[in-house]
Amino acid sequence: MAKPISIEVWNPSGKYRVVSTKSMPGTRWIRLLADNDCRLEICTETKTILSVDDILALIGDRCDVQLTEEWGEVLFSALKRAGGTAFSNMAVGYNNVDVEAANRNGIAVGNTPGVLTETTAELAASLSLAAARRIVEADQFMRAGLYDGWLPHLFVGNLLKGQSVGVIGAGRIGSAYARMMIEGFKMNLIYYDLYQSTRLEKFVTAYGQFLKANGEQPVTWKRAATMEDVLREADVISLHPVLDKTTYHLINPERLAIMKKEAVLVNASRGPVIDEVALVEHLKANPMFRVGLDVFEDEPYMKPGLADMKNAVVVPHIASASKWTREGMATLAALNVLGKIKGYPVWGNPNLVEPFLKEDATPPAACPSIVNAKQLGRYYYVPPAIVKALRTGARSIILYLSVQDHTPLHEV
Ligand SMILES: NC(=O)C1=CN([C@@H]2O[C@H](COP(=O)(O)OP(=O)(O)OC[C@H]3O[C@@H](n4cnc5c(N)ncnc54)[C@H](O)[C@@H]3O)[C@@H](O)[C@H]2O)C=CC1
Ligand SMILES: O=C(O)C(=O)CO
Repeated sequence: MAKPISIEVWNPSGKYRVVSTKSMPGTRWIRLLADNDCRLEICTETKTILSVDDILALIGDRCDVQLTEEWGEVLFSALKRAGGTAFSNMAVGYNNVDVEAANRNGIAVGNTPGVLTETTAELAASLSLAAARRIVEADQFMRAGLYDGWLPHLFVGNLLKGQSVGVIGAGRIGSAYARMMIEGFKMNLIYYDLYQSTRLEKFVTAYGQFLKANGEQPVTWKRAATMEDVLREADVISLHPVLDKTTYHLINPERLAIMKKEAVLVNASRGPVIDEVALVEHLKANPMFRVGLDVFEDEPYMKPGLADMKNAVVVPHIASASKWTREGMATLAALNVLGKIKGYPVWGNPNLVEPFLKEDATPPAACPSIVNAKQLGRYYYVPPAIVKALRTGARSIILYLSVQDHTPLHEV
């Protein structure tokens, strides 16, 4: 039997036992669970990453639902044995979750899209600027008392205006990042994604027309046929794909070799998207090549040598770390599991989650985002106004919801 884990308990007499492996920001998520007959147990262990045994001890022999951490067959089957039916990641990415194992055990898997997009894109933009303009190096130089007057060559970096920004993975975050770099710095876009991002293309076209009408050089966009085209052409490249078999070590020695010698590479997706050993070698050989990294291949560790590289800006996976986003993530994770306990349907559009976030309002009776809803045969929540419109034959509303926002077709 695993050793006991220290916990803090809310609403001890609650009917449903909900376990959170981490303390999450804000208090609304706690209130929402406690006010809905849940006994909430929050792990208060000081270690950052819990082991499988720690989590098994937390689940115990009766647990209705679980929030966050690395999950596979051992944990999902233990949760099922304890009577659990739902798990929610406090994250939009769920590469840490074996969804097949969850399906086998009939456990709903929640995630928290819709609140991270801008916050994560802003951090990617910050890393782009910090790397391009050598801000961390210059800050360290200043604090070390080395500054003794303005010099023409001191920390010369890259101008972004008019250069090209490359985005690999132009989904929610990649597109938001692209817009920031295009609108903010008037960069031209080249992107690679498995799917066309017409919304992003339309945005760049319209912004280009606006600039032209104002006598400025218009910005342009290009959808690249291959990832290599982006790597060869772009001055700043930001990686925003999901992590899966197709994107593991997407940046490898061969691909690093075709990038410009003075390019800036940013990664705020997942560490293993870059072969980090190869990256360290590339940084050593190309001092003008710079990177901004929020995520690492062996998180929380860095590959040997990376910490010594002056041409690398490194931060500890803080891309989603704004108060609004983190509190929103906690709320959505809690509502995913609460919705499953209550037998609610799944929200029709996981990208439009504002109704769940209104501080003083009762949230909709739905799970905000369950990634394996279809596999588990869950049905979708469709707002009453849309149901009414569908009944009167308005097919275009189905198309709007399913195509525009890449959500599954709604079952009404
Ligand atoms: N550093 C951090 O704190 C955060 C990291 N993330 C990471 O960012 C990822 C992306 O998040 P979203 O933009 O919300 O997801 P998304 O699903 O909207 O976008 C991902 C995009 O990657 C594309 N893609 C998939 N495979 C590809 C491939 N082989 N080549 C090129 N493109 C490919 C998809 O078509 C999609 O457009 C998450 O899965 C997560 O891992 C997300 C939030 C915060
Ligand atoms: O949401 C995610 O995927 C994260 O990485 C959280 O920061």
